[in-house]
Amino acid sequence: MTTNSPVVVALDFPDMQQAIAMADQLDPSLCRLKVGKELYTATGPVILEELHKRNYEVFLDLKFHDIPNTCAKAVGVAADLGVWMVNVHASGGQRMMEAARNELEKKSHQPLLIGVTVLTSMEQRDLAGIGLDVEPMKQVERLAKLTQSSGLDGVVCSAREVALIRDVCGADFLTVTPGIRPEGSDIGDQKRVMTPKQAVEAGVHYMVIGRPIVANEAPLTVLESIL
Ligand SMILES: O=C(O)c1cc(=O)[nH]c(=O)n1[C@@H]1O[C@H](COP(=O)(O)O)[C@@H](O)[C@H]1O
Repeated sequence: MTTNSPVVVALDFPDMQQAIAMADQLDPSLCRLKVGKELYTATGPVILEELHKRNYEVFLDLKFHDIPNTCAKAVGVAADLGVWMVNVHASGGQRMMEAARNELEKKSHQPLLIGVTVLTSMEQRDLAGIGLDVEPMKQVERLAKLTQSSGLDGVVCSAREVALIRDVCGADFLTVTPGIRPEGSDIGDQKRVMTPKQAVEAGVHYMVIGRPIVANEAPLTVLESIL
């Protein structure tokens, strides 16, 4: 099922049973689902089959970051699994991203290919810790340009950087933003956050939201109130 909802719910669970229980409480006409490292490591590709059977479009968030050949082949396998979106770390560089793009060109089903810029859990001092003496905004801009020139469809960034990316890369270049926190909800390990309303006003294409929805006793109600 294709939905025009901007919300992608992060199914961050340690096993199939909990993930499916959550999917069954949500609605594929109101959101897409994201399968990340925790769940995929626990279940392997069978979780994708189960979610596709339930009519969900799935963002496979494994953030590939490797030598060009390895990264490209992994992205190719993700395409064969029928996912809607897949991502790589933009800091893997242009040759890695171009190899991934080229691999997808060979596929009959081509997921959206997205580059992760600077994780929303990072702030300036975290970048300094890995030797990058630069503000997050500047690093996101640099990696967004590199991602676009490598032929990818868009970037993962925080909603705070979306206005800038629209200026620099154009409004059609997709922005996928985690670090979304409804007013009053716990920020947890995220650093560069915005509310859903601020994110929409900034022009975000897709908002990734995990704990504020999946850790709530009434996930569908929270999703509906966000929408
Ligand atoms: O690629 C991602 O989805 C991602 C990138 C990023 O920079 N920050 C980030 O939080 N994420 C993912 O987005 C989700 C956010 O979940 P919550 O913080 O629970 O809303 C998690 O599954 C993260 O793995």
